[in-house]
Amino acid sequence: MHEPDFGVAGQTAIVTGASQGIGRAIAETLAASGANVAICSRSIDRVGPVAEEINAAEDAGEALAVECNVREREQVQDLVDRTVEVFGDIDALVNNAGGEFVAPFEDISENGWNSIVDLNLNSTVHCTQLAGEVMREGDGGVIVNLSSVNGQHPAPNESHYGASKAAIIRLTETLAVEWADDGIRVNCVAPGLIQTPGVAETLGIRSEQMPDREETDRRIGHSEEIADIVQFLLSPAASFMNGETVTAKGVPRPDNSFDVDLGLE
Ligand SMILES: CCC/C=C/C(=O)SCCNC(=O)CCNC(=O)[C@H](O)C(C)(C)COP(=O)([O-])OP(=O)([O-])OC[C@H]1O[C@@H](n2cnc3c(N)ncnc32)[C@H](O)[C@@H]1OP(=O)([O-])[O-]
Ligand SMILES: NC(=O)C1=CN([C@@H]2O[C@H](COP(=O)(O)OP(=O)(O)OC[C@H]3O[C@@H](n4cnc5c(N)ncnc54)[C@H](OP(=O)(O)O)[C@@H]3O)[C@@H](O)[C@H]2O)C=CC1
Repeated sequence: MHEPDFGVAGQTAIVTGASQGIGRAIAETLAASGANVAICSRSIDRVGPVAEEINAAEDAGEALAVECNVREREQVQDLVDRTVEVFGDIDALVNNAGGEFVAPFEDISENGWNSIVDLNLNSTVHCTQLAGEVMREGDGGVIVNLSSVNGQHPAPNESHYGASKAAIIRLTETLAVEWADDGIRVNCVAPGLIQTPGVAETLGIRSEQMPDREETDRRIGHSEEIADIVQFLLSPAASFMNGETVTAKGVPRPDNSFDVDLGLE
């Protein structure tokens, strides 16, 4: 009888932007399943405690926290080098760090546009090229990129974010073809709205407003629901998936409203 293998035990995974939100949930989920995780954020004071929590857990993989602004290529090189130094190899990369501000297209300055493209798209390029070099010289690996439903469908006031997240989908598809012979799978996750500290900050959604995960539809999602999909894509169970984008958005209302009051006009 065939038993599916959703495991990641023994893998070494880099997860960017793991001090909070989706990235933190991904790091905790992978570590709880026995993976070693190298996690980063712009502040060791924010990402360090996440690693401490993982390292204090029994039967979990180990965590290495690194202060790294993924917009800075030399800092990404340091993240990659330290990961190899501590864990010996890199099997998986999760390009999670990202963000946005909400503004009409005509009000976005050149610097504002560049900051979002840099944070979402160029940082993914830095991490993928530098960690990918280790994977390609070794036994291959698996890469998961975080796009967004806003990279698949238009959302007003998110032109910079949507363009950068759409580009991530095409980058995923292209690398899946280019690096297939190197034994590297590259896939993407496109979440709908997920309650995270970042979303609370930008949209004002508080965690106490959140419906339970058990409620099936017409709600905002939880970070763990994205982490579960990332683990699947990293696992042997997804061995025949390459270049795909998995959308996770529950069942939206026809008018795109949610079961919580977002406090938006
Ligand atoms: C369905 C999915 C929805 C959710 C998706 C998510 O991703 S949730 C994740 C949620 N989490 C997050 O989004 C994370 C929170 N945000 C951040 O990480 C950062 O603030 C940043 C990446 C937005 C900018 O980083 P930085 O270090 O480059 O910042 P900087 O201060 O140097 O500004 C650079 C330029 O941007 C301009 N500008 C900035 N804000 C606004 C604005 N509101 N309006 C107009 N413009 C704005 C600013 O004026 C400047 O241009 P200027 O004046 O020189 O021409
Ligand atoms: N939440 C949502 O509704 C959705 C989110 N997404 C995507 O999922 C990803 C995570 O989002 P979410 O968890 O909501 O975001 P949060 O803002 O809650 O968390 C972002 C994380 O990224 C880190 N980070 C931000 N900038 C950098 C940087 N330059 N270098 C390194 N780390 C950085 C932050 O750490 P620190 O501040 O300590 O540096 C933090 O750990 C993003 O790519 C986002 O676009 C996609 C669709 C929907």
